[in-house]
Amino acid sequence: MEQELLYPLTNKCRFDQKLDGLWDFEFDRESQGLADNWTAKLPDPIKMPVPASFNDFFTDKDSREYTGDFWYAKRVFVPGSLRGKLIGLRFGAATHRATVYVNGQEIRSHEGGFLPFLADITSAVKFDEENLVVLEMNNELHRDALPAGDTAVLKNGKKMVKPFFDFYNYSGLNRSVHLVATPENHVVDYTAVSTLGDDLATVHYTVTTSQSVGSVSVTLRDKDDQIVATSNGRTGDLVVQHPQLWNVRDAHLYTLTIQVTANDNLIDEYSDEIGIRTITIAGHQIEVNGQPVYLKGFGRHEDSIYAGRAFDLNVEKRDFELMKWMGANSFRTSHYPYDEEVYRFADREGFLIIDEVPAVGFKMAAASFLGGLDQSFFDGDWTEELYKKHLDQVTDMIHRDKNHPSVLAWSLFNEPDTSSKSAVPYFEKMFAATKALDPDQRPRTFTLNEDDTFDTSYCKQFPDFYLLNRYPGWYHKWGYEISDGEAGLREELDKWAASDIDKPVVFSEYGADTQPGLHKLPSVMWSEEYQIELLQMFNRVFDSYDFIRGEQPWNLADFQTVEGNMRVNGNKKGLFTRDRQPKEAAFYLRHRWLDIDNNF
Ligand SMILES: CCCN1C[C@@H](O)[C@H](O)[C@@H](C(=O)O)C1
Repeated sequence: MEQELLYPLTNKCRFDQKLDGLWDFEFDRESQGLADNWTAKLPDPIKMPVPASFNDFFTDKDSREYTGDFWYAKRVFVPGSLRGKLIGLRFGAATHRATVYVNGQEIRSHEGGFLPFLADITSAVKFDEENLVVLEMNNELHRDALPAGDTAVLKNGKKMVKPFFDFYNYSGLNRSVHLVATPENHVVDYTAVSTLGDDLATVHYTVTTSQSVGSVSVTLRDKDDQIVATSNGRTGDLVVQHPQLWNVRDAHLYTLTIQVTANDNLIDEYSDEIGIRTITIAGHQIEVNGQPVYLKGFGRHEDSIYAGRAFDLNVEKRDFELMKWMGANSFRTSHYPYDEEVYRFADREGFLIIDEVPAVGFKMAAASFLGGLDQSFFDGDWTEELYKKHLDQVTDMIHRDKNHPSVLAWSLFNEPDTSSKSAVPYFEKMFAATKALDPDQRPRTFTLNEDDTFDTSYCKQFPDFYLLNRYPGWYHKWGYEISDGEAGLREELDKWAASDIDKPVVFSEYGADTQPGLHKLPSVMWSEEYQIELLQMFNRVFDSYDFIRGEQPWNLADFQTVEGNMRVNGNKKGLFTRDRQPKEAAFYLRHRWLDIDNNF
């Protein structure tokens, strides 16, 4: 669990320099790098872009599919002007695990390929010199790690991942690395939680500093840089008269500035943009500022051509333009926390985010989908170690993202095996352990898979609202049989309707693989016509039940997966192609969504 996850910035007190660009890179096929002193020098490196997944740059399959240890290295100049400050390297994501060395000194390790971590290198750094930064990394999958999978050893001795999930195991330094410097006495963390009054709002804040000395003052400024509230102390209330509330697709942000002073000297300053809003679940309604919202959006992936799972500002900009064009207002960070810039986009654009940890593949049936076993996942002897990592990553996700107004809810699992009673103790522990992590107490949920229905799931008691992944028309009752698929879906939803459950239901996955340009009259599966017919079927169903409060088809765009006889160079369920051009269904769904008010 990380102590420091604040987003880096440069100001009078702080220094932040992105280390994007070409790093030295080398596969360590024999896992001998440490023994052979690679912490001092990579023997025969190539150049590798950062941020980027290494996989798709290569032209040979052994390199693209490489599984095991690999190393990065870069010489980093640290200016003498930073003397007296804490010097750190902040990694946006190192997938899936890394150990950091500076000038040959081991600094720290980190497990979890989708969340940031800070390496304090103060003790190892040389000022006004180049410093050798080296990372030893590994991208193997294991059942006791997130995301879940296996790593096989082929007869030729090469390793190969067997994901229990349907996205490619893109690996590397997928997000930016920052050289950062902060004062020894600095802001470590803050929280800001809003409550609304009659034409006023109260932002209750807390500030954590690395040292107890020094005074803290907090200022809130509006978009015109006018001070609207101030307060002193490491905890307090900022009372805002006539607040401009953050709303869905009508975002208003304020700048919160924290200053630490001692003897009238400014010691540290940290600023961030926050939104004043509340999130509540009221019966079967999801409410923002007490107003019902209807979620229109997507399951997504951080995925694009060339750099794999790397965060790419250009792709993110295009994706938001596409989602706004569609009339969308939300998305799920399927199936892992995304780069921090994504949440800042959503804060500015007024999108709601269901923030998901990579607790994906916790289901042997998913493995059997890719050749695994058929036992219940939570009966495995790996669950104790898995739980520790799972809780660690939920904790860091909430710690990192808790101050974003765009974050609506936390998804603690994607499609876990809840149709076995052995899941219940694990869920009881996880939901109890995470209840108090979010100062804003946002709803917590997880997605229910096809096999985890109203009748078969033993874990319906846990989520604050339900996310249903349902695939009639594709994985079963497909093609001309889709009418039976609709009937089966309605039968299940009739049971939800007849039950005493009064919580919102959001459809978080449904869709059809579609080859762009494939047309057939009448339709066949994989044709653009069929993708529309399938969406029309689901929309008929959604419009029949008032407790369905959101629709997020799978997926915004086509994305890369492992090879398989069910994948045509990746997953093609996108409403847009992988290079972000619309399929026919995008125009159909846009027409529907532009007619549905965000507060419907
Ligand atoms: C059947 C598993 C549910 N869902 C998970 C998602 O990650 C996959 O990409 C999607 C699909 O198979 O298209 C299905």
